[in-house]
Amino acid sequence: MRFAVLGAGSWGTALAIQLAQNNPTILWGRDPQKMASMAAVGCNRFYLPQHPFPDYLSVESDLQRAIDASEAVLVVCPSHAFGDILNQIKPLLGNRPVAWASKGFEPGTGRFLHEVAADILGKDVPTALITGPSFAKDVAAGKPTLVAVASEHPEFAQKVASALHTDTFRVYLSDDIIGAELGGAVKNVLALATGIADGMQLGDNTRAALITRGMAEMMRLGQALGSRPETLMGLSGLGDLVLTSTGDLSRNRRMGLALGQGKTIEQAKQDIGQVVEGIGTTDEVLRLARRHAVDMPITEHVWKVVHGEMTTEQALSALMGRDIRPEF
Ligand SMILES: NC(=O)C1=CN([C@@H]2O[C@H](COP(=O)(O)OP(=O)(O)OC[C@H]3O[C@@H](n4cnc5c(N)ncnc54)[C@H](OP(=O)(O)O)[C@@H]3O)[C@@H](O)[C@H]2O)C=CC1
Ligand SMILES: O=C(CO)COP(=O)(O)O
Repeated sequence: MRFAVLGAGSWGTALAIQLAQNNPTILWGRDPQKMASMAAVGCNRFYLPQHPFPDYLSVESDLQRAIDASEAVLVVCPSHAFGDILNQIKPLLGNRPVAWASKGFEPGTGRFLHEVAADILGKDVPTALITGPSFAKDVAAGKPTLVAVASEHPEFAQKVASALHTDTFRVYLSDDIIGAELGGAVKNVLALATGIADGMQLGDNTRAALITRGMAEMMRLGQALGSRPETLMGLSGLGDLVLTSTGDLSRNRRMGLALGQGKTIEQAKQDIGQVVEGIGTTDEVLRLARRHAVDMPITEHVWKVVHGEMTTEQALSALMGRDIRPEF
């Protein structure tokens, strides 16, 4: 299946490089100058400079042309732009199916991206999402990676999986869309938490505690929202949580490290220079937790730090000062 990948940041580029190993692939980006420069030098020098484009990868800045030349669309923009992009492509799609690999929620509403997609595209368009522990740089470098494709449309899910599958990239299938999206979003908030702790040099015990109790928060919210526990224990949840809480390629972890070292969010954003989904996702996870009366103390304290209501030291002492209670 021939994909148009919409979003020429690090993840869109890495997925386009991956797809182009099996099929001709088009990488669309919104900035014509950047796309022309990528075409001229044969790599994405802005986001993944070390990884040359394979022969079957072409770049495009005209949305209509990118979609016309494809059989399916893969959206890989930051979650805050997801609704906008779907509105733009809706009249251009024809009967093409749509996948996405963005992680997060619609800002301001706490709606999952699959809810946004169903609302904008309608229920008849086959959709699927790609998630799991997958740093763009490692995928582009061909390091062995396993992801999950979640969909209610088994035929399309199988086609997405086959289009991506190579001897270094393996895809598992799932029909638990809520679990897959929830895991990929909540882990970004928890990567901020573990990053903050590591930035404060709190040590390995603290990091392990945050991952484990963070996982408990994710499972509680998942139960309230109707996801399956095994999805959250799988690649989409625990897998991605371990990756981003411990791997220094994670932008969310790096943001946390900076906050733990006393830098401001603005300073850290500038240093990182790429999307840090966890900052906005913290608002939406907390919104969902409150709506469903789910206790998420780590998330709540990350929110307080991000919004300047507590210092990192105050958040630590509030979390450590909670009453004795059963573990489960
Ligand atoms: N990087 C990774 O390893 C992974 C990322 N993801 C997820 O993928 C999504 C994209 O992240 P990633 O590629 O890493 O982000 P980057 O920061 O690397 O790139 C963001 C890209 O999105 C583009 N963009 C920003 N706003 C808009 C908009 N309004 N309309 C169209 N394009 C827009 C930017 O364009 P411009 O350059 O013109 O500003 C840029 O090409 C996120 O949800 C992230 O969580 C998931 C798994 C792995
Ligand atoms: O989602 C990711 C890897 O699976 C990327 O994580 P960051 O957005 O924290 O870099």
